[in-house]
Amino acid sequence: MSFDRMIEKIVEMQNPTVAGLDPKLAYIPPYILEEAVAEHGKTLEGAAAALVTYNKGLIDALCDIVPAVKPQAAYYEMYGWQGVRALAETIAYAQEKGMFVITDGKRNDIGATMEAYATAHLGTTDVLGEAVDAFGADALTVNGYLGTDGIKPLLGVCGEKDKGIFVLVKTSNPSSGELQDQKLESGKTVYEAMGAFCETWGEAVMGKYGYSGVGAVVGATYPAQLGEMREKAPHTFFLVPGYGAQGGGADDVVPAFDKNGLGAIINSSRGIMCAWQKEKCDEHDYAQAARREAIRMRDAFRARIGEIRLGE
Ligand SMILES: O=C(O)c1cc(=O)[nH]c(=O)n1[C@@H]1O[C@H](COP(=O)(O)O)[C@@H](O)[C@H]1O
Repeated sequence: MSFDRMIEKIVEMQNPTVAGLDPKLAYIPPYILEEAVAEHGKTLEGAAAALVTYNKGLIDALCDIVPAVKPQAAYYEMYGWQGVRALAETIAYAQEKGMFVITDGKRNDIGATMEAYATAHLGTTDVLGEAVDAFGADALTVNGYLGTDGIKPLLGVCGEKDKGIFVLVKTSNPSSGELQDQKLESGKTVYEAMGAFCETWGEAVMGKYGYSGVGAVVGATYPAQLGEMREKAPHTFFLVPGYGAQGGGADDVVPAFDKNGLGAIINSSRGIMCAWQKEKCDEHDYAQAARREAIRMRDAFRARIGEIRLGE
């Protein structure tokens, strides 16, 4: 009913991080691209094949030290249905390797349509009486700005199928404050109000470690707001993007954690995926370069938050 499975993995690995899988062809080693083009040509099929090979290499290199991956749907949709199939294959492969999978779709819509999104990404699709998992991720990022009836269908699926959602609260991008920092009549900021909704929505899917299945996205680029929301939304687990490529550092994310070192999972996408380019290492070593960066990231948090323990 919550993020309990993800929390247990974080504690087991003593690593509160998630590797973003946002693959662009420019990040993929040439030898993988050449193989894919030799087989499929310069087609969407070829691009999708390269994505899958690249992702599987990363997952193999990370699965024993990083608890979760976060594929961002846009990087797959860009390659049409072939890319979307690559997303489904990536999710299945990561889960096979024991990783918790957060699909980053930032979905939102009215209730009935949100129900379809919930079914697609987290639930089970009914095909004329046959129950089939479509994407079957463990969690989904969503936008809560359509209000409670846009979130309710997700809560049902989260409860029934032990899944979670991360609601956009204070995003990492430079202009997030244009709307999210505005003050409402209540005196709260918009992001604060959204955080309060997360606490309320989460009551229906509370887990055993003090966190519900309704998490919040709060950017590493806003450390003060991370600390503020950690206090104001004590049952809401944070997905924290913006570390690394967007400028967030290890010190910036410390306020996101609770006294047990729980409460947040920090994402790095380009920082991990493109480590081989930054290191200028042999292209065949790309996955080990990602592992090295993931270890650096893990150790930076370990040095700051100490042992991560199960709360409550
Ligand atoms: O929901 C997200 O994951 C997200 C929210 C946000 O506020 N900022 C943000 O960067 N993200 C995603 O987190 C990832 C960040 O990627 P890197 O900047 O390469 O680490 C991308 O997949 C973004 O779409």
